[in-house]
Amino acid sequence: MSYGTCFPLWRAGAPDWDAYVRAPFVTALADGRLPRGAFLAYLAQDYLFLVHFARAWSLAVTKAGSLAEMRACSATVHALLETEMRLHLDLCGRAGITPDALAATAEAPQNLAYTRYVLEAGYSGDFLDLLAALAPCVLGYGEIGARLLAGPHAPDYADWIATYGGADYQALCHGTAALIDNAVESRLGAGARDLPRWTQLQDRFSTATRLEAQFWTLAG
Ligand SMILES: Cc1ncc(CN)c(N)n1
Repeated sequence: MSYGTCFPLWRAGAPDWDAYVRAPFVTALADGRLPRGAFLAYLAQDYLFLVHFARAWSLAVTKAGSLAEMRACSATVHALLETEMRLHLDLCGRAGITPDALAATAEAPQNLAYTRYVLEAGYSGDFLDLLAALAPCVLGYGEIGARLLAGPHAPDYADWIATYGGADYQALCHGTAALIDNAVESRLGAGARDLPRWTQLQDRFSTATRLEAQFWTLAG
């Protein structure tokens, strides 16, 4: 699965990309060997993660340079709050975990490190810094979801796979890739990848990818 023009280049330049999208957690999720407890522990952490990611995309609304960029970022905030978090609430609710219990979960260090890194990229950097730090999250799960949905997978975690591999999430990925491509070209021009600024953006993307790979380890 490929999204846009910048993403495949950043992806190829990120040393931890395979460790992220082909983590043992992902393989176990696909073949159903992942213990239910580990999945629920991950979901609780991921719920907190999504709260911070919705904040980070909200920050992107304020850093955007045009109405079109603001609309694209606010659509992602809406998708996080109203669609993706609903998956977590539904799956945890079926296991007897209430929204209050989810909100009261103590954040794991991997979660703190990743979410605060992305927020800091937005606070200290510009719109491109923030997008480069946000991209591995959106597009990595799109890639994982599409691959697992297209291949053989056990029924145990089919809802999760269908959410990230499904049409709505895939459309979000293509929209995010277009947002990134247009934002890079309008600010840096067609020769963006030859500029020193490109290296800084690659660095943001690579660090966020490393933190994504570490995120899978928080559920034991
Ligand atoms: C840690 C993580 N990364 C990415 C996604 C997909 N939005 C997620 N739910 N959680």
